[in-house]
Amino acid sequence: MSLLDTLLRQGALRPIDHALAQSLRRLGREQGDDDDRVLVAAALASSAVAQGHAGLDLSRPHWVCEAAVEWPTADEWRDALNASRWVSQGEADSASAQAPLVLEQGMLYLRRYREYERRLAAGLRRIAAATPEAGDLKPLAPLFASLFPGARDGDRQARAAALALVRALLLVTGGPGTGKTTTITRVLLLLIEQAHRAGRATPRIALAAPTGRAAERMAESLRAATAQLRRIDGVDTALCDALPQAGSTLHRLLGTIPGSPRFRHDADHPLPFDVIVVDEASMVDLPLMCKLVEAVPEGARLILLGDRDQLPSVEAGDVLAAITDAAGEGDAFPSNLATMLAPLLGEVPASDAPGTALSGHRVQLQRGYRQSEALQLAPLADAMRAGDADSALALLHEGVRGVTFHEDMTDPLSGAVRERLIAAWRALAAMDDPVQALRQAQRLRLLTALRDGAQGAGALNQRIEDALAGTQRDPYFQGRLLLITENSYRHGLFNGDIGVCQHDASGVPVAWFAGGSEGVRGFHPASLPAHTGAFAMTVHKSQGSEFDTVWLLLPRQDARTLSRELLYTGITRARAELHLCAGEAVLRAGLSRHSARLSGLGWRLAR
Ligand SMILES: Nc1ncnc2c1ncn2[C@@H]1O[C@H](COP(=O)(O)OP(=O)(O)OP(=O)(O)O)[C@@H](O)[C@H]1O
Repeated sequence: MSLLDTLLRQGALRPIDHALAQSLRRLGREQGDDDDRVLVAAALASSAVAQGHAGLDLSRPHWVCEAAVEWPTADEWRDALNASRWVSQGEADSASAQAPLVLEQGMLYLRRYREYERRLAAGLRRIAAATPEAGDLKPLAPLFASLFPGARDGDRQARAAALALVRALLLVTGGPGTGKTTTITRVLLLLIEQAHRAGRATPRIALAAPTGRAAERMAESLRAATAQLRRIDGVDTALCDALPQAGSTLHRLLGTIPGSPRFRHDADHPLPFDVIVVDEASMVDLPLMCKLVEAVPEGARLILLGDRDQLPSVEAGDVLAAITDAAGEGDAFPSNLATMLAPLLGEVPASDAPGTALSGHRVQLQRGYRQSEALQLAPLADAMRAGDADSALALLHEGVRGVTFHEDMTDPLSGAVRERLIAAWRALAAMDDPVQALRQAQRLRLLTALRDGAQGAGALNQRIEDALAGTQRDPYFQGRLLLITENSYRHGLFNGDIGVCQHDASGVPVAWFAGGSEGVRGFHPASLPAHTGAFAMTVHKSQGSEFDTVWLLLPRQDARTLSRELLYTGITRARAELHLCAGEAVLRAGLSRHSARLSGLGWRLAR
């Protein structure tokens, strides 16, 4: 039996991956171009994309498919692929437009994804190479010093801000609460002042994030940071008035075209902005980042904010990780840059070691500022991010303020904890004000590593809803939390948005979501885009959100989706209280695994 048929029989391929291979087999049979190895590689390249990789690494097929089969060696695979007309070699910048597959640097890509990668790398290089008109920085020094009093003492926020004045592409990375939004608010103020001093108009600024919730959180943080700025001596309040107050989703910014994967804004119709700031960049996948970068007009700035240690995007990606790797740690500036920024920063470490096109375009913020009396998460988050299971377990056993380790607890919905959780959710049913109910909804969330199975978000949600409203319940009972699972521009509702159901005076159910001029928007449940319950949700879906109390449940047994990035993302959703339900063995297994994604973006940017 052929390897392709064996994989199909073992259930290791999705029907769509198999269908791709079958159509290549059918089309190539007459010319003898139907080598089983080529067909299998094509199916795996398609499957790889569905798993978040940009393509198939010929030396690591097991990353994409765990079937117990003997894989061809990378050399055997390469020879077979080289002989097939379905495969073009990617050395030329734009590989032969006919072949559906591209082999490049040991990776086999579906053509479309290889093109996204190539175009994204080219777009980032284009923006990075542009030199914005910075003018003389000395006149900005007094305002800069008011905004960043620690600028001459190595403050990284100040370094990021200074870089933003002279760079068109800037990456500001850092964990939760390291001041990314605070810093960018100040950067925007400086850019406005810089433009005014040079006699230019106030720059047109766009704020965007991959999900509606993340865009809202970004705008909220920006408004809070603006309020702080107004209290700083030496800051002109007219400048603060010019700061943007609202954010949008990336899809809305780029302008979706119904029924098309394209956007209204692209390289030919660039975005009408001078500064584009994107938060939660780790959630942006390869196709979307490519389209965003191409829509950035000549001479505009692109500022990406994110935490590279969080889970990568669900779709093909790990784009932020590849870009930050190519940009390096950013601890030292090239010496010409260090000299240029000296009026603002004083002396900064300089190094002229050879770098990449993105060297000197990144600052990693390190100090956490979000003070919580109740929760001291940083050491645990650091250990998990580094995959250091011994330290993480030692901290959990010793006790960390605000963190409770429920060792070996596999079902928080049974026993003593059950009533505590249910009571908090029951409170939602007693609320008539949707604003208050949505606020209450942010207080507590049960997060899971898995979606399916007894410990998955789906089954737990069912049990919570049974407990709250009975098994014969009204599907939209008072106080039910809803999670939107697809983007709908018609509704202005996006994947990850959370709503709450309430019944109006005549008993008609209304699903309320944050947003709109009134602060909330009501929809009839029957008109909603795809949705599910939201008392329990996966860590993946919780990205970009935070809750006062998080219960994080790991599965009884190790699972492939468990990784240090998932654990780090899950625990850092907690603002005041974290409960971790896990066994030691599963925790260790999870922390030993990276949710790394295979991509060629790193080498494309490093060239
Ligand atoms: N240099 C600073 N000095 C004092 N407080 C700061 C400083 N920078 C940020 N903060 C405070 O830390 C908190 C978190 O800041 P901010 O929201 O900017 O962080 P962030 O990195 O954007 O967080 P998130 O993970 O939510 O994206 C805010 O309350 C802010 O006022």
